[in-house]
Order: sequence, then structure tokens, then C-alpha cells
Amino acid sequence: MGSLRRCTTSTTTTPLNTVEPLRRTVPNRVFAAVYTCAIFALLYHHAQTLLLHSKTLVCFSMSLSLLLADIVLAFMWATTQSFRMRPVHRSEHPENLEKVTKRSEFPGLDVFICTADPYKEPPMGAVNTALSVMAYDYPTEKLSVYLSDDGGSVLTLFAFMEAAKFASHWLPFCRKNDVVERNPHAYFASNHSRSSETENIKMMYESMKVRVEHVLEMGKVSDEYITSDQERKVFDKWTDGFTRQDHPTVIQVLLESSKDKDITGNYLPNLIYVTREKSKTSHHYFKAGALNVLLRVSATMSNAPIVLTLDCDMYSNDPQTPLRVLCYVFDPEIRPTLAFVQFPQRFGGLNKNDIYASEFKRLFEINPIGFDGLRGSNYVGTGAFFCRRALFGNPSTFVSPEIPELSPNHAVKEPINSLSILSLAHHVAACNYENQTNWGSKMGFRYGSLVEDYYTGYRLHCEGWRSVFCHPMRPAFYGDAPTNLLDMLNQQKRWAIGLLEVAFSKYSPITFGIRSLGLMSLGYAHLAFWASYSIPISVYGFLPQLALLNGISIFPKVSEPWFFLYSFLFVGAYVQDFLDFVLEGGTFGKWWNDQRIWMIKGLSSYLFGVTEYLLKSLGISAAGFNVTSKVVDDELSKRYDQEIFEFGLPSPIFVPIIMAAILNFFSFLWGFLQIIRGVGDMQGLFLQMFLSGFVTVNCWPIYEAIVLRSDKGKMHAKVTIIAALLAWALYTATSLIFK
Ligand SMILES: O=c1ccn([C@@H]2O[C@H](COP(=O)(O)OP(=O)(O)O[C@H]3O[C@H](CO)[C@@H](O)[C@H](O)[C@H]3O)[C@@H](O)[C@H]2O)c(=O)[nH]1
Ligand SMILES: [Mn+2]
Repeated sequence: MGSLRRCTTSTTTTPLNTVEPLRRTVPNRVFAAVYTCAIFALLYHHAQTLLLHSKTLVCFSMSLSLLLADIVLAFMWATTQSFRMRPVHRSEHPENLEKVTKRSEFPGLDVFICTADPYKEPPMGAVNTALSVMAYDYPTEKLSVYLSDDGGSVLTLFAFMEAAKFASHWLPFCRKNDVVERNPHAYFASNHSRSSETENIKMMYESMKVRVEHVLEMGKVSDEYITSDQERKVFDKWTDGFTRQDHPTVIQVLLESSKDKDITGNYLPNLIYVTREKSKTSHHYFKAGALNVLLRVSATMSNAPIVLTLDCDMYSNDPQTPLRVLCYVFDPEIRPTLAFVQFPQRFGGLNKNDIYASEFKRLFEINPIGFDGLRGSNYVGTGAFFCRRALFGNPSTFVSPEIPELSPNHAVKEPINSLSILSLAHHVAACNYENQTNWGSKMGFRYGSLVEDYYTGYRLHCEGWRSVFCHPMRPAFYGDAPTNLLDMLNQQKRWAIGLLEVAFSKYSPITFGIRSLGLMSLGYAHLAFWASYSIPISVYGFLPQLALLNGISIFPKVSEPWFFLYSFLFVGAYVQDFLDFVLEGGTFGKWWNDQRIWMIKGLSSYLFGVTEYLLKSLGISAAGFNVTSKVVDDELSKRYDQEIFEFGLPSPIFVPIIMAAILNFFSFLWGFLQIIRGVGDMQGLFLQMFLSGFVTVNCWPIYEAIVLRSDKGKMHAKVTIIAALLAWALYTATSLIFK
């Protein structure tokens, strides 16, 4: 809080950055007080029902389920207060940078790009990401780009060799023409100028793309693509025994900034390909492991004080981005405790109403704004500029790495391609290197969760570091989001598992976090327990509907005062959620889809995530990092643009969703028929009718997919039949119990 006040008031003549609290802070706090009272009233009501009116076992278990569901909802609502108590907006003034520093004094910048599978993550995507950052408006001799290839693929290496050649044309082209879109793919797809120079470079790009894609199709780099003996020697490292799970380290310096020049004679940035050693017998800790290898390899080669982590599917959309970061790095109030500057994940190519809520407005925008008034944004894995020092201990105590060359203040004296540097780099990329060290526990990116980003940011905040959320008008980065429902649900399941791993670890935000972070730990707890939404969503998606089908009323009658409490709680939560959403630039259509997807995830990703987490805890199965596919299929993207849900392959993950869709529809229909016939206790069943109706409206795309559609993306009949049978069985079982 102290630093916040200092920053706003120290608006000297040349501020590098400013921060202002949002106007919604006071209304948020007032509403929190009112809503808290309402929650207590509801709990009182539950206690009454449970103790006084639940005479039979069935009644009692129903009341208990509703109580449990409401406790989870109340907990999740309470934890969001962490994001609502002190939201702030920041702005940067890069134009003032020259008043405090010179370009020659800019710190070095190491960019880490991760890729893991050439078939799920087409190398051209990673190449575009790399080119977009290599072309940053930043002194090239201070810039190094490291690619981590967890796929250990010669095809990816080939693509990057091509990229290195293309860069010597692309970088000067961008500089000369003041190009803003420095990702060639985005540039050529945009409405760019059409000079002969542009046509020329476009042809070059296209022919590189053809070569890379052809090599990918063939699955190997054939002789016609190898231009020198030197290249052949590199490709020969891929011997017959070289597999993605078992292979030696390959580090290849593709561009060396002190040697390689572009076609206009300017130096190029460093570009280094790294695939770390893998062996089936040692754990590689997925992306966190890859990032730690890059931290060490880069320390031996360039050791820049600032490190940008990027996923291969996220490219730079603004060449000035590093300058914004410097506005915080050069702020003497912020620098000493600054761990990272996080930019929001933004996505290109989403359809108009964002049917899968891929924008993650809450996670990537609303929550970080809230966190930023406390200790700063959470780390979201990509688009974050770290101060290297923050990955070695807390602000006051430095944790020394095993060898001095890895220390953040170690100066590299030899050229990166020298033998001694290369051998050290290979040494620190070995798969047993981390044994008996602090890597992953006290140093570097932290191990122990499938969401290494969330976990690492959280641990850094606990150690006393701060971060900054930088959210400029022009998106700094653009990424790809899954364009089919199954990929999205599986991705969310992975996140849910990773978050539960933290929720129930010794560093849980509700035990460990609360001691070091106070209010902020609530926000972290909110995310950690995300999957617990599956409890209220399942209870509210099935129980009232099954009761309705049996004519049993479980909520207060319209005439009772408790009815108003229920209405207030529902409307209050939804309206607040809606306001949060639109105040950060959302539209009604996107919000509607967002709340629908929340229900869908509750019945699929979260439910399956909880189950898999339990199986994993019991040692029955192990959850891995299943990389999301970034391949676009034309037919599929056409349907996506028309906002049609894509179910594609059959999967059990859809079953609970379809069951809920069927039960809600029939219970609403049943209630409706009762009204028409003028029978039944309409006053008592009103809330249940309302709920079924609301869910039914939300389920519209599901009904379409199971009965109305005939395209390839519709729901597989097998899944529908299984779900229908299960729904019927559930109904029969409950009607026997209710009798
Ligand atoms: O063993 C692995 C697995 C993945 N990755 C890379 O990790 C990144 C993220 O993988 P992706 O399949 O795109 O996952 P998403 O769920 O889309 O990613 C989000 O969630 C991840 C944590 O689960 C974060 O690491 C990401 O930054 C965040 O964007 C990609 O660049 C992968 O190449 C590796 O380098 N090694
Ligand atoms: Mn991704």
C-alpha cells in the first residue's frame, strides 16, 4: 500500500509510470458488506431447514447437499473479494525514458520461447513468435532469443535455421518501413503496403514456409534442404536412437550477435536452439523444467538481467513493449522488489461472442487488475518479463546457484559460440544436473504443479516479491486459443489438476499463503480451489431438477420472505459479475457465453479434474502435461467463425453436460405442463422452474449438437446415448427414493 501511495503522489515532471485506484473500489466494498450479511442469513436458513424441517434421511441429505453447494459458492465469492478491494489501473510513459537513461544503458533481454511438439505446435508458429521478438525496438546486441524444444525435433531446428536466414532480411525491412506488425504472418495477413520490396520479402517468407511445411510433412530433413556440411553435421546428431523422450542435449547457436549481420550490415540478435537432454528414467518437470534449463543455458551465454517468457503460440504485437517494462525497471521505488511485469494474454481470431470464453477476461484481466493493488498480478506463463534476480531467493536473501557462472551478476566474457561456453551450457542442460540442487524448490521456476506459472508467481509473492500488471491499449502479445470444445475442456482439466496440486500442498494459499500474503492469499485460494465449482454446479444442475420431476419443492415459496433472499443472492452475484466484465470492456454477448462456459466446465473439466487429482493422489494414475493443439483445420475454423460449438471426437467428458441438458429440459417441460394443467404447487416450485429454464436456455448449443446438427462437429451419437441412459437411470433411481 505504501508504495502505491508513493507512486501516485510522486508525479514529478517525468514519471515513468503512474497508478490510480479504480472508482469502483468503494461500491465494491459496500456491496461486499451487504452481500456478506445475505450469505450469513442464507446459512442461518440452511441450519434451520437442516435441523428443524429435515425429518427423513432423503430430506436431510438433500438439505445437506444444498448447504454444501452454498458453502462452496460462498467461499468462492468471498475469495474474489481479494480482487475487488483494491483494483488499480497503471500507465507507462516510455517517452520519459530518455530523461533517466540512455539506450546504451538498457539492460540485456533474454527471451525464452517454449515449444514441445512439432505436430501439435507447428514450427512456423514458433518461428513467427521468434521473429516478432527478434524485431523488437531494442538494441540488438542486448537481445538474445532462446528456443526450448521439448519435442527434441530436427524439424523444429530446421525451421529455426530457416528463420535465422530470413531474419537478416526481415529485421532491416521492419526497421526501414517502420512496420508495427513484426510477426511476418500477421503482417502479410494485414492490410500492408504493396511495394516491390514488400512483394519480394513476402515471397521469401512464403518460400521459407513451404520448405518448413514440406520438411514437416516428410518427417525428415532431406538432402535437398541441407546447404552446407556444417548443417549436415548438426542434423546428424539426430541418430536412430534419438527419440523425444530419450536423447542428448543439442544446443545450436543459429545467430551470434557479435558476428552475424543482417543484409544492411547491422548486427542481429542472438538466436539459440536448445533441446535439453531427456531420459526415460528422470523426471523433466514439463515446462517449468524447460524454463529452468533455459535460465541456466542463457546464464552461461548472455545472462541478461531481464528475461521474457513466451509460449510458442504467443507473438509480440508491439515492438515497443520492452520499453514499457523499462518504465518499471528504472523506477527506483519499484525495482528493488520487482519480480516480473506481466502483460495480459490476449487472443487473436476469437469469434465475435467468444463462444468458449477463451478470452479468460476474469483470469487475465479483471483478477490481475485486482491483484495489482496488492502485491501485483499473478504470473500467467507467457508475456511476463522477469528480473532474473527474483528467481534466486527473496528480495533480501540471495540463494546462490551451485556454480558461480549461473549467478545473475556473473558477466559472460567469452563469445557464446566458444567451446568453453558451449560445454558449460551442455553441462547445465543435462537431465541429472538438478539432482540435489535448489532448482524448482528455492530457485527458478517451481516444480510440483501442472500450472507452473500460477505456482511460481504465487511462491514469489509469498517470498516478498512484487509484480506489475502492464495493460497497454495496443495488446503487447497475441496468442492462439483452442478452437474446439474438447481441446478447451482438456486444457481446463489440466489447469484444474495443477491448481488442486497447489491447493492441497504444504504451500496451500489457505494455510501457508495466508500467513505471508494476507488478503492476497484469498485470490490465490480462489484460483487454487477453482475446481470446487464443480460441487455447486453439479448440485444445482441436477438436484432441484430431479426434485421438480418428482413434484418436490426444495426452495422457499414465492410468498415467503426467504424467497427474496434467494433472489437477491442470485441477482446480486450475476449483476456484479456482469459489471466486472463490462467495465473492463466486455460485451453482453461475451459475458453470456462466459457464464455458460462456467457451467459447462463445472460439469466437465472441473469434475474430471477433481477425479483425476484424487486418482493421482491415491497413486492410481499420473497426470501429465497434455499440450494443447495449435493446428487449425479449415472446415473447423469456418464453423468456429459461425459460432457453432465443435464437439468432434467422442469423449466421456461430455457425458455429465448432456445429462444435465436432458434433465433440465424435461424438468422444465414437466413443470410447464403442470402449470398448463393447473395442477401442482407452483408457488413452491417456482425457483426450481426458473433454474431449469435458465439452464435449458444455456444448454441451447448442446440440444443443437445432439439433435439438430449433421455436420462433423456435432455430438457423437454414442456419447448422447450413454448420457441419455444415465440420465434416465438417475431419474428412475431418485423417483424410487423420493416415493
Ligand atoms: O513438457 C512441456 C509441456 C509444455 N511446454 C510448453 O508450454 C507452453 C504451454 O502449453 P499449452 O499446451 O499451450 O498450454 P496452455 O494451457 O495453453 O498454457 C497455459 O497454461 C500453462 C500452464 O498449464 C502455462 O504454462 C502457459 O503459459 C499458459 O498459457 C507451450 O509453449 C508448450 O510448448 C513445454 O515446453 N514442455
Ligand atoms: Mn497455450
